Amino acid sequence: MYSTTLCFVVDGLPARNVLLGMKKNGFGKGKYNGFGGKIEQNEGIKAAVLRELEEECGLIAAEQDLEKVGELDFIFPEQPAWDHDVHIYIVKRWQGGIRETEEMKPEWFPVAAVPYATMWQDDIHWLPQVLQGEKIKGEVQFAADNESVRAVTITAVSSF
Ligand SMILES: CNc1ncnc2c1ncn2[C@@H]1O[C@H](COP(=O)(O)OP(=O)(O)OP(=O)(O)O)[C@@H](O)[C@H]1O
Repeated sequence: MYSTTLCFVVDGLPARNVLLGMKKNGFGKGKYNGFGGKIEQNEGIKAAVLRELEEECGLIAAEQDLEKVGELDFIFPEQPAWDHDVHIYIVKRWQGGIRETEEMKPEWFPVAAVPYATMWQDDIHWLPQVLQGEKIKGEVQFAADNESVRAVTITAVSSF
C-alpha cells in the first residue's frame, strides 16, 4: 500500500469555488481531481502536498496554510498493486498564479457545479462534505472494473 496526497484549493470554507485539474497523463487521466501524487521516500506529507501543488498547477503555498481534512484508503481487490491511501488537504491562501502544466489543466468550479461525472467515482461520497468544511476518514473499495465503487464507509471526524 503506497501513500498519496490530494489538495483542494478553495476560496474559503465552506467553499464557494474550488480549483480542480484535468489530469492529462498517468493514473486518473481524463478525470478532474484535486492536486497531488505519491509521497516520496523520506518526504514529509505536507512537503509532498506543496511540491505536487506547485508541480501540477503552479501555486505556491506554505505548510502553515495547509489544513488536513481527510484520510481515505482506496482498495482495489482485483488490482491490489493499486491499493493506496490518501491524505487530503485544503488550502485557502497561496501565492503565484495558476498555470497549465504537463500533468494538469487547472480550472475553477463553483461548488454547485463540481463535475462529479468526470471525476473518480468515490469523490461524490466525500468531497461535498469536505467542501462544506467537514473532516472525514474512511475506506473505499472498488469493483472489478477498478472504477465503480463497491463499498464505501465514510465517517466524520472532529480533528486530525
Ligand atoms: C481511486 N480513487 C481516487 N479518488 C480520488 N483521488 C484519487 C483516487 N486515486 C488516486 N487519486 C489521487 O490522484 C492522484 C494520483 O497521483 P499519481 O499520478 O499516482 O501520482 P504522481 O503524480 O506522483 O504519479 P506519476 O508521476 O503519474 O507516477 C493523487 O493525488 C491521488 O491521491
